[in-house]
Amino acid sequence: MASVGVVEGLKLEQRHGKDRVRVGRVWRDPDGTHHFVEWTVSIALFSDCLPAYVTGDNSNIVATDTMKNTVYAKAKESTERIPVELFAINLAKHFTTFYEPVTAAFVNIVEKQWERVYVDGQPHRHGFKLGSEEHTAEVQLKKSGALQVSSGIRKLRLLKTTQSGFEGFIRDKYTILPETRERLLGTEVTASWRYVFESLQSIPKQPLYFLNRNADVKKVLIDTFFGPEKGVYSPSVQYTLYEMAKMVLGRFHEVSSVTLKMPNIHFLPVNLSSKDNPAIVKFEDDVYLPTDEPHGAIEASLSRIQSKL
Ligand SMILES: O=c1[nH]c(=O)c2[nH]c(=O)[nH]c2[nH]1
Repeated sequence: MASVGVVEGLKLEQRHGKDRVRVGRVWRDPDGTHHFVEWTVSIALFSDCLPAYVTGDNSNIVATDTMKNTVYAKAKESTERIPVELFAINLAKHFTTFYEPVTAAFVNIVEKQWERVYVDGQPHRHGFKLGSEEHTAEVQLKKSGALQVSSGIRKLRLLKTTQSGFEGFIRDKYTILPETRERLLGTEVTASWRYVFESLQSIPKQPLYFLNRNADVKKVLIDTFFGPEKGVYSPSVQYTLYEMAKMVLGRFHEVSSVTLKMPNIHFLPVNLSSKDNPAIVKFEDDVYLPTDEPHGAIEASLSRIQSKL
């Protein structure tokens, strides 16, 4: 997305903002329980500030340093625990209402997974450990009030040691991959899902709505990947990805589309032999060489088709 203008007979597309503003926030409940979040906030503002590009007149520019300060000011003003999506919406609302030249704001936030620790089986009041996944929120708000909100997860590593195969694909003179109904399937899911809310008024009023809904979506994604206790057979990453996305749309009516990136992270069978010993290690679905690259790159988006009636 960019602001577009015509200057000196040329088309100029532009935006400006502040990337990767890092902030941590603690909230303290009266009973001594603390909550902690760590966010990396990126902001882009769209405004009619062409003179800054063309003549050096900065009078319509919101300084990116001010954007950074606003993140800390709004974090301070958020006196109650707030989901990352609502924080992003509050920032976008501030930029689009406070500054006359700003026509739209785009706010992207990545939240680290600081999870409460348990000591002797009890949740600790102020102790947290860092998990590997990250939660994402993306908000686009126009001055008119038109809103788009998406949430997501990234770095969600999933692996199953059976109930996966890959058969029936095109074979030609360059194909060496054997067909199989027994393989290990590993991936790192990047998911994002768009909510149907299109105005500030349509955002659910429950303060922790997004926290709870995100946990629900994540559970559906994970449960569908693995299947029930006995598992579920995956004929390809593509099939499993589609099942996961379909399940999210089927379960949550307030989600209008889902995008999933699921690289096929290869664990290569290990076979070792020498002239004297033809089977030092003979692969029997047991010993693997983990790899990161190259990996299969599989991604798709699934959305509801809007009825024109
Ligand atoms: O699930 C898979 N999908 C593919 O498209 C593919 N390609 C490949 O080499 N292995 C796999 N596995």
